[in-house]
Amino acid sequence: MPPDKTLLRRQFRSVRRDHVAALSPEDRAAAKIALAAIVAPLLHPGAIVASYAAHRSEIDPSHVEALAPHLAFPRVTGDSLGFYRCAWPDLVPGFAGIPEPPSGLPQVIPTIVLVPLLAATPAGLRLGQGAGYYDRALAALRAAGPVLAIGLAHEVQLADWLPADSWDQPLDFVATPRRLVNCARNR
Ligand SMILES: Nc1nc2c(c(=O)[nH]1)N(C=O)[C@@H](CNc1ccc(C(=O)N[C@@H](CCC(=O)O)C(=O)O)cc1)CN2
Ligand SMILES: Nc1ncnc2c1ncn2[C@@H]1O[C@H](COP(=O)(O)OP(=O)(O)OP(=O)(O)O)[C@@H](O)[C@H]1O
Repeated sequence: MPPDKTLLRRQFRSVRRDHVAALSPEDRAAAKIALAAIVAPLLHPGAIVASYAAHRSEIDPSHVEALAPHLAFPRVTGDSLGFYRCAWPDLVPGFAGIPEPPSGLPQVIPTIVLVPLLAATPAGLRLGQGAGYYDRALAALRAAGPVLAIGLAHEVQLADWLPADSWDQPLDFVATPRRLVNCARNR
């Protein structure tokens, strides 16, 4: 039987944690800068870019944010994820302790979503935290208009295979500090 998502989450959490723990502070800084250089060609002047506050050993998108003309962050409300125009100093601790926009800020519809993940395949299948927040958010955004979903990952989070569920929303690109994978080309 193929491994289920719960087992894979456990494995990729541990692989990601060990990978990051083995990086020197210089390697970590270089990875953030390299990631921004890889993502830069996908950012266009009018883009509203949804980023995230890196949780545990997720790759840090802060250097990508510096290139974004308009920035938004996710906020959990019940079962859904909304995106709000907000800057780092204004984020407050939210769901699972992750910094998020405070209530009362303008909700925006991002045209580019930087997506945190545990693992992703070159075809854009993604394994997340398992609560379905990004799957539901991307489904709603795609129903409303064009949006580019870019999964951000350490190289060790690229998986050859992941189980697919009917509700999984594919990533358009997966970016690591070393490569940009155009997922549509691998489907
Ligand atoms: N940085 C970041 N922000 C994000 C997400 C994310 O994955 N990463 N989300 C994506 O949905 C939303 C928050 N959803 C989350 C859902 C579950 C857990 C969670 O259960 N975390 C536990 C691990 C539990 C376990 O070990 O099974 C933890 O980190 O302790 C965290 C965030 C919105 N913001
Ligand atoms: N569009 C949707 N509508 C309703 N429920 C959904 C939708 N997308 C996902 N879900 C629900 O979310 C739950 C978690 O899905 P899954 O295990 O694929 O999460 P994940 O993609 O790893 O996590 P996440 O998206 O939070 O990072 C599933 O039980 C599924 O029923």
